[in-house]
Amino acid sequence: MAILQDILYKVPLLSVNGNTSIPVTGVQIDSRKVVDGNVFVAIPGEHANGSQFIGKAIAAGAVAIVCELFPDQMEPGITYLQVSNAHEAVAYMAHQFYGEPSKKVKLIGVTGTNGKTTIATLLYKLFSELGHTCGLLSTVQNHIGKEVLPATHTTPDAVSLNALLARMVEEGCTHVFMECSSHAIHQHRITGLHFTGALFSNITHDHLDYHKTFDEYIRVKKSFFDNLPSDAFAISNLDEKRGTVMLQNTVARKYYYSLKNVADFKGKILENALSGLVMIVNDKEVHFRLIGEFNAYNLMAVYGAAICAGEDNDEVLRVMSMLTGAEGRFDYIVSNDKIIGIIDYAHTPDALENVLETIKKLRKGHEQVITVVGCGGDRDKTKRPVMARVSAELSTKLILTSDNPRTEDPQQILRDMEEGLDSAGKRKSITISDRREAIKTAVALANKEDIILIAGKGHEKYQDINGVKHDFDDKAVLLEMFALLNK
Ligand SMILES: CC(=O)N[C@H]1[C@@H](OP(=O)(O)OP(=O)(O)OC[C@H]2O[C@@H](n3ccc(=O)[nH]c3=O)[C@H](O)[C@@H]2O)O[C@H](CO)[C@@H](O)[C@@H]1O[C@H](C)C(=O)N[C@@H](C)C(=O)N[C@H](CCC(=O)O)C(=O)O
Ligand SMILES: Nc1ncnc2c1ncn2[C@@H]1O[C@H](COP(=O)(O)OP(=O)(O)OP(=O)(O)O)[C@@H](O)[C@H]1O
Ligand SMILES: N[C@H](CCC[C@H](N)C(=O)O)C(=O)O
Ligand SMILES: [Mg+2]
Repeated sequence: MAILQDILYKVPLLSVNGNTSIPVTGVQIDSRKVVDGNVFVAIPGEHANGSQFIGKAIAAGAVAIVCELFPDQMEPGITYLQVSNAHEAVAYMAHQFYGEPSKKVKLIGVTGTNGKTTIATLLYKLFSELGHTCGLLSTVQNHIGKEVLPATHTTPDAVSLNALLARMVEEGCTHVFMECSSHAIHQHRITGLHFTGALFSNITHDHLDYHKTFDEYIRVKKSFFDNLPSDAFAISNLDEKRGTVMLQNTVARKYYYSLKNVADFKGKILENALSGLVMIVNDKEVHFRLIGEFNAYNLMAVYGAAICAGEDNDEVLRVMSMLTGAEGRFDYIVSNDKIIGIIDYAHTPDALENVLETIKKLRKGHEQVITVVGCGGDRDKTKRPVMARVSAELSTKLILTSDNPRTEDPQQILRDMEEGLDSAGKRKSITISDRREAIKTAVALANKEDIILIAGKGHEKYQDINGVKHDFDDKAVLLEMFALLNK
């Protein structure tokens, strides 16, 4: 329970119609969730405008309405507030309603095209091992201390996000690690939160369906750093083309990590094998269980954040050396016939290139690399041909298959991918839209010590076809196919 005008603190109001001294029992952006005494914020969305549901919200018990345009007819006894940006308004209101939870923990946000889940999860595991009670908000799942909750988004909407942060505070969390997706930054899901630290991994091709241009995508990611407070730290990747631009206008303390240049957090790879990475980190030799150069970058980001958050250098490296990555990220299994199967969430051209380059370095001789990959429907179409081209270039054999077609025709997605193949690429590839059959075929084509990469869905336990989530787990299917080999 809170008083409406108290949670409006920070919200620029264009006009007010009604009483703002009333008690409110909650903030909602979805009319279907409204209960007695709530304030309903009408958000202009991609498919609908929340304003269409004001009547429904009032019928369900809303006592106040926040909107960008007043409706033609206003109900007596209801308070109407006009704002210029409803996304921003709900973020500030939710943060106040839940008692400014971000100010009661050390909140560290991670942004970038690839690596967010890996970095945030490693931070959660590291700080938990170091003895802190921690929260995690990630694509794979959310954690409140040891409790695990399912995640629906990489970064939840502002109301769910602040409610989760408040629960973390209640449960005694002192540190919270969260992924900040570009959608979330753009839609103000994280507006108003007080960040102790912010990390940047990299920016490459993705989400151009939403952001339209790469420059706009960069601008959105950069705005996360631009809005940090001066008492926060901001850590970026010096080896990444946009690494310094990201921090150009931030007032936070700036730090960089690098594997190639002189930097605050300097790493060097000595060995990169299936057994893990051996690295020099700020003059100390450390063995890590994660694989690949891209993970060396993720580890440096984690190390930098731990040091900036005040943890002890030697303890941090000791614990980090024992950590495993996030579920479905370079997760490998070996069959009895010594075929290596790798499940990975690579769903961008850059991620595929990194994973396949890593695999190339792990090959001892002329083992085949058989890649199974698809692209999601209702998402950036321009990455499809590029993902197919990169996969063909770096694999011996390529099987194009379905990912989550969502509302699109799977055959059309596959045709979009095939567009990216030149004649050499076409010769080494086949298209099998049924993902299970595709994995079965990859196993049938593999010989001893060959490597199979199943990319794009990582931890996901479903396949979204026409809005219906069918059970599907890449790792389970691969294990099943491996088991059949022994019969
Ligand atoms: C493109 C996008 O980000 N869409 C998000 C957006 O939906 P939308 O704009 O389509 O909303 P809408 O359906 O038009 O509805 C507008 C408003 O009316 C409300 N409404 C709607 C129906 C009703 O009966 N009553 C009602 O009040 C809705 O709650 C909403 O507030 O707002 C919704 C509520 O917060 C989100 O659930 C939804 O995420 C959709 C499901 C989604 O797929 N988002 C993806 C693209 C996304 O956000 N991904 C990033 C990760 C990307 C990455 O890291 O790779 C993420 O952070 O998860
Ligand atoms: N630092 C990195 N640079 C490039 N590729 C990476 C990096 N870290 C991980 N990857 C690749 O990207 C995939 C996704 O990694 P991860 O889930 O950590 O990223 P994410 O940013 O959380 O993705 P999403 O935007 O879907 O939430 C991994 O499976 C791996 O293939
Ligand atoms: N968070 C990413 C995940 C994509 C994973 C892939 N399996 C797909 O469905 O496209 C996105 O929303 O673009
Ligand atoms: Mg993620």
